[in-house]
Amino acid sequence: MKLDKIPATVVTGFLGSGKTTLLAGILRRITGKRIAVIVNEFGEQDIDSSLLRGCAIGCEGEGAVALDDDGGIYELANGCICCTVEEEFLPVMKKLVARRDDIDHILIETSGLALPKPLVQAFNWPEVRQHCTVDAIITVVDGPAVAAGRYASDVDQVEAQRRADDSLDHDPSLRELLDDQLSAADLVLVSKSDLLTEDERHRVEALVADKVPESVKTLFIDPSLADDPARLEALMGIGAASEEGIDRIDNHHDRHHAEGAHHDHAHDHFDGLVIRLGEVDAEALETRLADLLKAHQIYRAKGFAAIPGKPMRRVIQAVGERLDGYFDRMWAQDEPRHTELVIIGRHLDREVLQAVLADTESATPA
Ligand SMILES: Nc1nc2c(ncn2[C@@H]2O[C@H](COP(=O)(O)OP(=O)(O)OP(=O)(O)O)[C@@H](O)[C@H]2O)c(=O)[nH]1
Repeated sequence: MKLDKIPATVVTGFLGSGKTTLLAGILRRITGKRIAVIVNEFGEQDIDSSLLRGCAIGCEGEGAVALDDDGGIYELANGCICCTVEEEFLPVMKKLVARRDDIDHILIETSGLALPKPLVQAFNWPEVRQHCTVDAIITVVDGPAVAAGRYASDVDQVEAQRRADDSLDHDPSLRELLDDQLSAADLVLVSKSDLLTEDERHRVEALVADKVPESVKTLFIDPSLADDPARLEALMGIGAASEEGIDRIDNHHDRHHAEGAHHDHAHDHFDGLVIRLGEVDAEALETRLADLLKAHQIYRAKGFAAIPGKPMRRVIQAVGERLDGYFDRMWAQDEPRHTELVIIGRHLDREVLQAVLADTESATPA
């Protein structure tokens, strides 16, 4: 019988900042720990848990010990976790509490558009508090996006940028969301530092320092973290008991309500849709998608493609206008070979996106 509380690490941060990459590194490299994972996606289709499932149960010789056949991964894909705590998160936590003797650690990835506070508050509910504690809230910040002006706090600068371009980054509800995610942090990880110049790195450091107290450490990370078990392990033993300091976390949404103003969550301003296709020409798909990223207000696209004659599935990842593709695993024998892309952005026209991407389907039906 376990006497200590199970530590839970909450990983938050904006769309595409690198949360799943961090979780995948932990699941691959931390040996011997039985880790339960809760993944929350904005859209109806959960791509992240599919990527993570491969890490939890597909690694040979090392990696976290799978809790059960599906790797102990729980998907919460019915909207941002901040609005579904009671219906979605709590029942999963109750299940995990019932299995507490089999679990060493819980990892929770919030959707990129979720406010972290309601989730952390749930750790103060008696049935959770008795057995679990929040080891740390880790806020992942996209270094290049911050360097490009996402956290601009100077009002004139923001207004000038808004006039100059109508990009998503200058949406006030989005800035509030980013501030709320940072105010929750026990640790800030600035991701993609491999893509930052020295000068950008200093700028990002100063901007983050402006938003978090001195006691909150900021670390710059890059893809090498995923291969460094010692550093990954250190992220899982912070001991912050964040639920006890819940009042320090900002939640602009609550504040606006208290002031009697109507105010939506940032995720109310975003559309999420899923495009499903058969087998596609990889090059054509990536070229068309790159064009769509430029022409539409798409913030994030991710998913898998089935390529004729290729035994492996191709992962497609896009953040802003940056697009990556790589093969991650073999298609299972009984698995339908199909292509599935989640697209998140604003004012998205499903018919247009579907038509453009459907044009890349290969002539032979999948
Ligand atoms: N160059 C570089 N790319 C990175 C790094 N971390 C993540 N990425 C890439 O950024 C993209 C998004 O990473 P994810 O880990 O899926 O981001 P996320 O925060 O889980 O995304 P959402 O769940 O959609 O909000 C992927 O293409 C990653 O390979 C990094 O340190 N350096």
